[in-house]
Amino acid sequence: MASNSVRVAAAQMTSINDLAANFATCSRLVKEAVAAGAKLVCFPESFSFIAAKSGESVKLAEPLDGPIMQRYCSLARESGIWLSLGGFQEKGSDDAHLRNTHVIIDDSGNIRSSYSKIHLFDVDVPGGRAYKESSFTEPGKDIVAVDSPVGRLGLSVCYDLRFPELYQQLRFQHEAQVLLVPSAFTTITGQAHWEILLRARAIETQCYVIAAAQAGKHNENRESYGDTLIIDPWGTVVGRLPDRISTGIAVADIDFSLIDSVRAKIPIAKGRNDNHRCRNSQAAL
Ligand SMILES: O=C(O)CNC(=O)[C@H](CS)NC(=O)CCC(=O)C(=O)O
Repeated sequence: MASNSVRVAAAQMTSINDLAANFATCSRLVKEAVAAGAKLVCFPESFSFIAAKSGESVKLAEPLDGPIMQRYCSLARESGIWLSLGGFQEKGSDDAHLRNTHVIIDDSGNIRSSYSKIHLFDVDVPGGRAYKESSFTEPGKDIVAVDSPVGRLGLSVCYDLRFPELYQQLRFQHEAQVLLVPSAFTTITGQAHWEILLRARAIETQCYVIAAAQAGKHNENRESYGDTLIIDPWGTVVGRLPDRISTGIAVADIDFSLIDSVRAKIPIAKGRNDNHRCRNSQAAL
């Protein structure tokens, strides 16, 4: 490992409607990540629970200082590793709604930051079923980035991936170096779009992208496209867990000098400013 780099892990799992079983899986994967030398391990959307029946998630939603998140804070502290927990069912402002919240916990077990999913999955999947996440979920309003030992993290969740302006803001306004995209993509849309969208976000922001994925069959009606990816700022896939591996971790090194050199050689931050000048000078003519 180069001196200017630090190791991260991304977990793939098949969460079910059993909090204890999912916590046991997460604990096991955290141990693997620690053994591999990772400073941060990223878990997918709905790591702690995936409902089998409608209404189950809202009923079990808790505030971030509730017992479910407390257990994960203890896990981080006892293991001495940072956690990215993508897509926790956080209690909303009324009993009918939750927030789909991505939580960052440091290696002392403190919640450092949280981001609630802005773009909700109200989609009629071609050849699949229809989803209406907004029927039980309140959208977030704030864009969130936070410093960590593996660089400045830009937070997002799953369907946010299809809205590139969020990632542009994370890079150019919030100075993110590593974009996190915890997900539970559908099999149909995942096969068609997942890797392409993730690599595009990495290339156009010159950030690392870490996308932990749910994989396989959660229950009778629900299946996810597992293909956990870690992508470098040049767009190269540097870590992967293919769909057929239901549970495990992918590991890669975040190389800060690569971020700097890609950004220096292809200066798109400067290009954006030049563009503005160009438009302004035309307007002045
Ligand atoms: O409801 C839960 O338990 C957790 N939430 C999800 O799984 C969400 C909303 S239903 N799924 C997505 O955003 C899939 C996006 C996707 O597949 C795409 O953009 O193509």
